[in-house]
Amino acid sequence: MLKSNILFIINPISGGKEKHTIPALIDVHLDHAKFNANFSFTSYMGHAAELAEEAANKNFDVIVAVGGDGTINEIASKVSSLGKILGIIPFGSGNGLARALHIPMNAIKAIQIINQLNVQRIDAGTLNGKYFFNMAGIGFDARISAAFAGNKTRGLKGYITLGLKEVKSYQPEHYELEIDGVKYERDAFMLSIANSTQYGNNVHISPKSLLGDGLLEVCIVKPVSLYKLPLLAYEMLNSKTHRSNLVEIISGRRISIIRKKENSVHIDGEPFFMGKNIEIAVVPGALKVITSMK
Ligand SMILES: Nc1ncnc2c1ncn2[C@@H]1O[C@H](COP(=O)(O)OP(=O)(O)OP(=O)(O)O)[C@@H](O)[C@H]1O
Repeated sequence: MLKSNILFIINPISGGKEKHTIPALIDVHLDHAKFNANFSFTSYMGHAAELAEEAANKNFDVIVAVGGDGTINEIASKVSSLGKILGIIPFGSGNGLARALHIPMNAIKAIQIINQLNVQRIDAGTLNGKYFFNMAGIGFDARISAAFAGNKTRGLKGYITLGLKEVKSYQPEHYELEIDGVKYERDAFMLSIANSTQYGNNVHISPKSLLGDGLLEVCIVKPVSLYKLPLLAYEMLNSKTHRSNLVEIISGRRISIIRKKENSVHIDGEPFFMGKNIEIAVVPGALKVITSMK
């Protein structure tokens, strides 16, 4: 059998977890009859994309993100356009896409999934031309992602501490939306554009989303008073938001959003500053990714 060349791109800061021993762990558990392995560590934001592009243009067939959704986004954006295969060893703070793909959070089990080389195609989305694979958002979640980027505490604890601090001062905004030709006007706490069901950490904003259905879900979280936030949190943690009075969910392929002022957006949890007009589209089957056999 011809071996596949596989590159593991390791983000040393993601999830706030130490990763020096990861190459040795992978060496022990990887199926060396199937793969020739190489390893790279990222040194700065954007480095994973550079390393992935270089590897895809050489003779690497599989490129594995060892990190969270931000690392996956950088690598998957290159891998999908260059027709290669993405693998994931989850080491992020939220690990939204890995959880949606049922990839185990345990590194050894995730390596065993890579050994099976079961490849599935999933959709991507684009937001003003940038790819996302898990979730993009505008409003409160974009505010959190911008604050989290400069935060020292990563992991779930980092998100919760920040969320509680920021929610007290956050004001809902007014949005004009067009989803597959139908116009809507809404005041919202946030607009989350879902390819998968969850942000990460099993916080499910869009329980009915499917990664390969050719659709995105626009999740409009209504302006919520502070005393209703525990209910919203309960509904998200128990996959009930599709039946909630606090969230409206509309599926679509092409989505335009106009907001009152330029501000942050997030793309797979990474913040970007953008203008008032946001154009979103689904790219069906854009990414080949290794998943667990299901
Ligand atoms: N050596 C480095 N030093 C600082 N930042 C880095 C380095 N390598 C990569 N990065 C950046 O780290 C950021 C966070 O990575 P990632 O999103 O994978 O982890 P996370 O935010 O902890 O997890 P999640 O997205 O699952 O919540 C990304 O924006 C990435 O570009």
